Amino acid sequence: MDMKSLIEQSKIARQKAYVPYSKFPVGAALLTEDGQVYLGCNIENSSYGLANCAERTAIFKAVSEGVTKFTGLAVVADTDRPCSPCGACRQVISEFCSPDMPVYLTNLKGDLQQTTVGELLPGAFTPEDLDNAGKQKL
Ligand SMILES: O=c1ccn([C@H]2C[C@H](O)[C@@H](CO)O2)c(=O)[nH]1
Ligand SMILES: [Zn+2]
Repeated sequence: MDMKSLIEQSKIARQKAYVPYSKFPVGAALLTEDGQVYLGCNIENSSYGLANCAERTAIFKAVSEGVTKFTGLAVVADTDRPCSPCGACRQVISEFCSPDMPVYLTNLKGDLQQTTVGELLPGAFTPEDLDNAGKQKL
C-alpha cells in the first residue's frame, strides 16, 4: 500500500474515535510487513487519564493478534500543524517499529510531515537496555 492510501485509511479510522470529552478525534493506520492495515482511533473515558490514543490502539490491535512487524504509520487529526504523537505513543511506537520506519503525520487540510520513528523519539528506551542491565543489584 502506498503512502496516500495509508493516510486515507487513517482518516477512516478517525471516524470511529470515541471522544466525548476532548472532542478531538484522531486516526491512525498501521501498515504491516505483509501489507495488512490496522486502524486505530482514540478512545476516551469518563476517568480522563485512561484515554488511549489512536496510535496505541492500532499497535495494540495488531500485537494482540500476533502481528509485530510494521513498515509504516499514518496519523491524522484536524490540527493546524500535522498531528504530533504524544510521548507515551512515541515510546510504544519505538518498542515495535524500527528507527528508520516512516511515519506520516498529517492533518485534514492535507499537510504532511514525513518523519521516522527514530526522529520522533531519539534515544528511546529499548528492550536491549533491559537485557544489558545489571540484574538484582540494588
Ligand atoms: O497523537 C495523538 C494526540 C492526541 N490523541 C488523543 C488523546 C486524547 O483522546 C485526545 C486529546 O489529547 O487526543 C491521540 O489519539 N493521538
Ligand atoms: Zn499518544
